[in-house]
Amino acid sequence: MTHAPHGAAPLTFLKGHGTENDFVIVPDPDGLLDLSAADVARLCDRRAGIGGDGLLRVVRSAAHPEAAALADQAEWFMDYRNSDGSIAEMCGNGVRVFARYLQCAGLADAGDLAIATRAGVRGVHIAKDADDGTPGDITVRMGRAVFPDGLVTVSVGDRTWPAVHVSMGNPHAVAFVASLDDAGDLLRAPAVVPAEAYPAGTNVEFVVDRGPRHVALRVHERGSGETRSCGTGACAVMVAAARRDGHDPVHSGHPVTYTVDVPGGRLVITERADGEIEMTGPAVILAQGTVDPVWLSPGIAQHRP
Ligand SMILES: N[C@@H](CCC[C@H](N)C(=O)O)C(=O)O
Repeated sequence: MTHAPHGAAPLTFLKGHGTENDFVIVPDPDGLLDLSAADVARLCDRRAGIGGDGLLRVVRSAAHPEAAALADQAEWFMDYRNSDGSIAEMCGNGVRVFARYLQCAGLADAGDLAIATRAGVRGVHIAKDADDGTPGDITVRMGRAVFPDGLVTVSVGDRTWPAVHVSMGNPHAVAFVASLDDAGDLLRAPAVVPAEAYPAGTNVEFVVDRGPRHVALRVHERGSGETRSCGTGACAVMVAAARRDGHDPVHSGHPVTYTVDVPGGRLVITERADGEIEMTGPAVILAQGTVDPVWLSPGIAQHRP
């Protein structure tokens, strides 16, 4: 039964994941919701809430102050939040799940579309469903990787590894290790030195080789803890592995493709000769429902129509 104080409407949500990086999806086309960090953390709580590694608010770009300038390039803006309520610039798995939501809601068709994010506009391609109805994979043009200057190290317990500093719009520290078990339980964020390299914190990836142009990772995400996948992290790992292996498509003129296994599945990532990184993987919407407004902060209810 739904209680509705002050006539507040229940909050509609959906649940989805991409390689088991899972999200609470909140459609808010006209940008009417005031979602505080505490609201997001409550919705993402796995025991007292819906549960998710993050939250995707679906807002028309024209209705969001951070995206209004992009409205002529992308109708929809992905307002991404980590599960602790913090804001991040970009979420690679989130973009695929966001696109799948638009498709399921009849707001986009299979084929090409553009989605605005805090890291800029991302081109997306939704492949057609297979004959047996399996949803087609989704490819996202993730932009170019940036390698900020300076050496960084990552430590877990008394072990320390050199790491590659990569920006995919959001920050990453990529450490090549002998075994994914070396990362320990990842309950706490690994120590990264120097801290000044990442003034807003960082995501940390631990990587092992599986074969030629095939790696596997575990990740500790800033603001979410260990997750079963991280799309931007997989791209950061791919470019770090490619450089280590002597591949630089911008210089050679030859694209290179890596398979990146994550605990929740597999992503295929290509760095093109123009430096653009393309990530392909699955995206699933699995449930929808409403949240009792009694449980929401007054801030959400107040801003609803
Ligand atoms: N899971 C995401 C990354 C989400 C943001 C990250 N935690 C950050 O704070 O930068 C992905 O798939 O890229």
